Amino acid sequence: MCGIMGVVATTPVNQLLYDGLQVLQHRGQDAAGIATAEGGRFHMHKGPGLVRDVFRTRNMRNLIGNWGIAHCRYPTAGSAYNAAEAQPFYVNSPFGLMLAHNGNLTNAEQLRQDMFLQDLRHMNTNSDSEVLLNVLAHELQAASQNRYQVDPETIFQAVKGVQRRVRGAYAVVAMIAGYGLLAFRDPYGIRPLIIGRNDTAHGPEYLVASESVAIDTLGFKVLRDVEPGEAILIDTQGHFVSRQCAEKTLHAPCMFEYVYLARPDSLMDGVSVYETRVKMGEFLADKVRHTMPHLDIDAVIPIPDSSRPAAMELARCLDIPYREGFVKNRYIGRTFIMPGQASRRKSVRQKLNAIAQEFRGKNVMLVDDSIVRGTTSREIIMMAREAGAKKVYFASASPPVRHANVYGIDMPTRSELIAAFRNDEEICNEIGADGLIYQDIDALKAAVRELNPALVHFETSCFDGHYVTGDVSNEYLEHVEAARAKTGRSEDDADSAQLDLNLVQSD
Ligand SMILES: O=P(O)(O)OC[C@H]1O[C@H](OP(=O)(O)OP(=O)(O)O)[C@H](O)[C@@H]1O
Ligand SMILES: NC(=O)CC[C@H](N)C(=O)O
Ligand SMILES: [Mg+2]
Repeated sequence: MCGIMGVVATTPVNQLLYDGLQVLQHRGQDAAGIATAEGGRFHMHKGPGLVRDVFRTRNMRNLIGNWGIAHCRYPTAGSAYNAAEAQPFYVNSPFGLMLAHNGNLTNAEQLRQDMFLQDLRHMNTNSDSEVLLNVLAHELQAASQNRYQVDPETIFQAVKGVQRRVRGAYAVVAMIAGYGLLAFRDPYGIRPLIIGRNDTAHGPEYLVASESVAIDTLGFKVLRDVEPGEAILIDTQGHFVSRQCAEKTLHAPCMFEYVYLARPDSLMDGVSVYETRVKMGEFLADKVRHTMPHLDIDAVIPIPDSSRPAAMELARCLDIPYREGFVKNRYIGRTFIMPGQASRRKSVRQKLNAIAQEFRGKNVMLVDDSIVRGTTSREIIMMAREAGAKKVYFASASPPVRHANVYGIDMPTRSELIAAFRNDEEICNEIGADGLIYQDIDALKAAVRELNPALVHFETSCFDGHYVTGDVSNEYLEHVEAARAKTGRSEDDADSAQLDLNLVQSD
């Protein structure tokens, strides 16, 4: 996943985009970029690192104009530390286009070939987002039939072309020079995208972002989610138009957004992410009650940050004290979205430290939102024991993660996933717990659906192996695994790149 944002305002947007990126930082810690426009010129600055490290005052000064887009990256395609893959991406023709993408295309390789052989387009990175931009450029070129002025009809036509050709997950913000902001979402609405509006004395301003938290904090009002398959256009004068561009849609938002990716204070598909996590806690408590009735637990302890709402509710429903047993170092980022297993493992220890008094002589139930590679759970259980816990039970607010994710979460190889080839008992042994309990998939779906019954389908492939877009075969998954092994984006490479980056940053 990544964080994306686009804005058309009545005053300069550089600070607004920077502040918004800070709020979306949890969606991507690898690279960041901002592009703005004024008087037919684009201005851009992007690079590897956290938002606060990428932008200096001198960069901000150059980002002039009242409209722009921004991106923070958590890579899924291409390589982790290639600065060239930071977004937004730019092509000069037709009109001049900038694009930022959240998601992952499942037919990027085919498209890359088509682009080269049929459309004679060169791509300079391994990023699927660059492919997506070039498809958009090609379709816009075709729809505009060499007219030098672009209008909404032509743009919608181009997005329809993109929807026809591109497979996978994509939430997109793009700038079209001479027109304004374009935003669209894939026909399944896998990755989130929401619109906000701010009425000023000089007219309305619009903001499109991955999560509503950006809209709230920047003083806009949430208007609505961008519909799956829908494209919206806001010209530089603030005129808003929208159109359904997909032939067929099936709303199936990514379940992992509710479980872990999104901030709890965000609203997605009309549902509070926080409330879904509380519900997950309630349903997990039901399962604990039924499957482990004789458990003797002194305290329920969350693994900060994401599991807190679920752990709190689980404790309340089981009538067991909820205690904070780990303190989080607020200066360490999210470990799951860090590339490289060694840096993730080290970061867990740097990030979380046990409060010994909360563990000494006690039976504890640790709660996390998910167990993916098992890095966090393994380390945390060891820490609880080192702190003197008698028994350590582990509960996961989501089911075992057994399958690769191909829609924008970096879980492409099954060999990395602790649950891929193990049953619950083996996983329990592997993480060193005295007991392990997982949420059921139906309970997880119910946790979100109870809050919005209109949400019938979900993208839950990492839990159940069902890929909503219908084009993900076993051959494709094996191909992705093999490509990952071959491109050398190995865990070790990512680790050393992380070190290099840190050295550069601390210079
Ligand atoms: O099994 P693993 O591979 O370790 O992945 C799962 C863990 O990673 C995430 O935490 P993270 O530290 O990324 O973020 P958080 O502070 O938002 O919980 C998630 O909340 C789990 O704790
Ligand atoms: N996680 C994402 O959404 C990443 C977007 C894009 N696939 C990239 O690798 O940069
Ligand atoms: Mg966590």
